[in-house]
This record gives sequence, C-alpha cells and structure tokens, in this order.
Amino acid sequence: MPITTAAARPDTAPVLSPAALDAACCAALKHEADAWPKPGLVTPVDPGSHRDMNYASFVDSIAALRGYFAEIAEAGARGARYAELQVIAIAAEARMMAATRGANTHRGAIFNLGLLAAAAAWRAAHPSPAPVRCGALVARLWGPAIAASRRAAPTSHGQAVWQQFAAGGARAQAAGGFPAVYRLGLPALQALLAEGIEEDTALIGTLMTLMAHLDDTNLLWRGGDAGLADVQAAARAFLHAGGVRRPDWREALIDMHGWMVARRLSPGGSADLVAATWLVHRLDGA
Ligand SMILES: CC(C)(COP(=O)(O)OP(=O)(O)OC[C@H]1O[C@@H](n2cnc3c(N)ncnc32)[C@H](O[C@H]2O[C@H](COP(=O)(O)OP(=O)(O)OP(=O)(O)O)[C@@H](O)[C@H]2O)[C@@H]1O)[C@@H](O)C(=O)NCCC(=O)NCCS
Ligand SMILES: Nc1ncnc2[nH]cnc12
Repeated sequence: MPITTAAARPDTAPVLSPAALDAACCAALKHEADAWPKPGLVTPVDPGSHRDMNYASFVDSIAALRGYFAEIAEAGARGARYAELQVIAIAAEARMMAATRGANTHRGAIFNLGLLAAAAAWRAAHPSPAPVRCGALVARLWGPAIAASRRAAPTSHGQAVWQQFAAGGARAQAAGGFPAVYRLGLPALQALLAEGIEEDTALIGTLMTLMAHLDDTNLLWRGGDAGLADVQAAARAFLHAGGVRRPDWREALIDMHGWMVARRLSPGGSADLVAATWLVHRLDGA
C-alpha cells in the first residue's frame, strides 16, 4: 500500500472500513519492522538490543494481531468507552504474548495504533463538514480516561519510569493527541517523501527525528537519564549532519547501532510512533 506525499488534511481523509483499518495498521507495523538500519531495534538483519525477540517474533506478532484493529475500530465507531477498548486491547496483548512466547513486541503499538484506528472509525461513523485529525479525536474521546488510568494501573516499566523520571510515555502521548506524531514524525515523513526519498528510507529519517526528541520510556527503563540523553544527542547530531540525505547515512546508523547494542539501549517507543506516523499519514489524508 503506497503512501502519498502531500500535506495531511482531515477534510480529504479517506474513509476506511474496519477491515481496511486493520490492513493499514498491520501494514504500518510491517513497514516499521522491515526498515533497516534502526539503531538498537530489531530488524530483518539482527535483533538489536533484544535477547528475547527477533524479526520472526515481529512477523508472528503482526499475524497474531490481525483482526484486533478491526475489532477495536468497530468499538470506536459505536462510541465505546475507554474501559471497553481496554478489554479488547488486553486480549490482543495476550495473543501477542502467546505468539512471541512471552516477548513484548507490540505493547505500545497495540495501544497507539488501536486508539488511532478506533478514532478513525468513530470519525467515519460521525461525518462532519470539518473533521478533526485522529490524534485530536483520541484526546477528545478517551484522553481523560487514559490520563486517569495511570493512577489505577498495575506496575509496568512505563509506570516505574513515570515515577522515577516523570516521563509521561505512551499514555501522555495518547492523552495529548499524539503530539510527537503530528509535530515531529509526520512533518519529517512528508518532507522526505516530498523530496522523492524512498519510503523505507523516509521511515528511518522519521525514526531519527522521533528519537531526537521523544521521552522514550524504553530508553529510560534500560539506560536511565544518561541513556536517553546520549541517544537523543546522537540522533540530533545525525540529523544536523544531513540525516538520511547524507550519502553515508547507513554507515552512520550502523555505527550508532553498535554502541547502542553494547549498552542494551532500544528506542521501542520511537519505533511504535514510526508505525503510528505511517498510519496517520494514511488516515488523515495526504
Ligand atoms: C496502557 C499501556 C500502554 C500503559 O503503558 P505504560 O505507560 O504503563 O507503559 P508500559 O506498559 O511499559 O508500555 C508502554 C509501551 O509504549 C511504548 N512507548 C515507550 N515510550 C513511549 C512514548 N514516549 N510514546 C509512545 N509510546 C511509548 C513502548 O512500547 C515499545 O516497547 C516495547 C518493549 O517494552 P518493555 O517490555 O517495557 O521493555 P523491554 O526493554 O523489552 O523490557 P526488558 O526486556 O528490559 O524486560 C516494544 O515492544 C514497543 O512496543 C512501551 O513498552 C499498557 O501497558 C496497558 O495497560 N496495556 C493493556 C492494554 C490496554 O489497556 N490498552 C489501552 C486501550 S487501547
Ligand atoms: N523494531 C523494533 N525493535 C524493538 N522494539 C520495537 N518495538 C516496536 N518496534 C520495535
């Protein structure tokens, strides 16, 4: 499914059925998994900073998630409360865990892409002359409940990082309408595509833009403040030197991959938001 290059405009947004949303979400996850090189992350070439999962885990995980995005989209279309979406998402997480023998390949994506698919389906069921972007709809429809769910949440890495570093992570992104996707990821992706850069390379450029700024709770969990700061500084230096426009960009990222793997650093939250960016580029019009 190719993506196009013009600016995102909700008034030209395509209306996708739950089945088409499901296909789009799975395609977003596949594009992210396939892209190489991605510092610290799993690619078809190696498992990066992960010992419990590899590229095959991602392929199996995506297969196990087929149908989930249609299910949560149908719930979104009928105006389901956040608690109802949670039931659907928790069941999908269990299928992911079974397919990967206990590895957390897509927890963030189940959350982020699931909410965006639910919002897209709600928008399709409630036509308006001035439709809003999916991220803003997530914030409007479910933001308060997402923010409140932190207080009731059981222990998670994200929760521990929030307590230690006050980094909002996945919940803050979703409750705020995905500011990193709309202010960082999407402009980066669309600028690169508009220059004629091929899609896989543009997704890597998008990843580096997100890594340069995002409070990625995976980096904080594994590397603390120093791990996050070092990765952000390296991503910024890469972008400053031309990013994926420089001829030796792959070598630069392979080098970064080396030291990130040595320190077990993985920007899993940024990877999830690459997939979310690909998706909203499709959902919010091109
Ligand atoms: C609602 C939840 C998503 C709550 O999230 P919480 O804030 O409590 O954090 P986590 O449960 O730890 O997971 C959040 C995942 O979100 C990704 N992420 C991280 N930073 C950001 C960010 N700034 N913006 C957006 N997204 C972000 C990230 O996902 C990736 O990390 C996975 C690996 O994570 P983890 O296992 O923690 O780390 P490892 O390093 O692998 O662990 P070790 O090997 O060291 O042991 C990776 O695969 C990506 O997916 C975070 O992991 C949620 O937890 C929840 O409640 N889920 C149930 C379903 C639900 O209710 N959904 C709501 C309805 S849709
Ligand atoms: N390619 C990837 N590697 C590791 N964690 C991830 N989370 C989402 N995509 C990922």
